[in-house]
Amino acid sequence: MRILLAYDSLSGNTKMVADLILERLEALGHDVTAFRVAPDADYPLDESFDLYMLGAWTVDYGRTPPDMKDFIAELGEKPEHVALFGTGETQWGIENFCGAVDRMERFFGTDYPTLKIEQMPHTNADYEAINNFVQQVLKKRSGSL
Ligand SMILES: Cc1cc2nc3c(=O)[nH]c(=O)nc-3n(C[C@H](O)[C@H](O)[C@H](O)COP(=O)(O)O)c2cc1C
Repeated sequence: MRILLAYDSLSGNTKMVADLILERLEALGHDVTAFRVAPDADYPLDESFDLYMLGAWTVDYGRTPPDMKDFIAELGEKPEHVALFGTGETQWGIENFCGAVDRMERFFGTDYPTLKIEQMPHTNADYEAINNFVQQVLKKRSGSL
């Protein structure tokens, strides 16, 4: 499957999750285009992908960071198959924890599984959650082929 994996990461936590997702997807033989979003980047969006996996940290009480918002605007039409993940901190309020994931989920109107990790992935539960997320997302995408 051709998969686009794009993520926004300020201090590296979300990048760590994205790297683990990438490792898993490639181990399963998928063709993944992965990158960190950035201002003024020239994104490889000429062709469409079978699946879009987008990840972001959360800023300003539950909001999506600006570079990810810009990237989403560059996608143009909303893709049909979008799975979202992110990192955040519960100290910003449980209702705001990984709010970007919730906001992007509402924006895309997707019912793919989501993944939320507190800060950087480091526990067995985190690694398990990441593997389960990848498995569940791929299963759902395969079911709709
Ligand atoms: C200014 C600022 C605002 C933040 N607001 C939230 C928030 O509302 N909700 C949340 O879950 N995390 C919030 N965080 C925490 C980050 O989202 C969290 O540390 C995340 O793991 C950072 O990811 P990164 O290392 O990929 O940049 C905030 C962090 C900063 C610096």
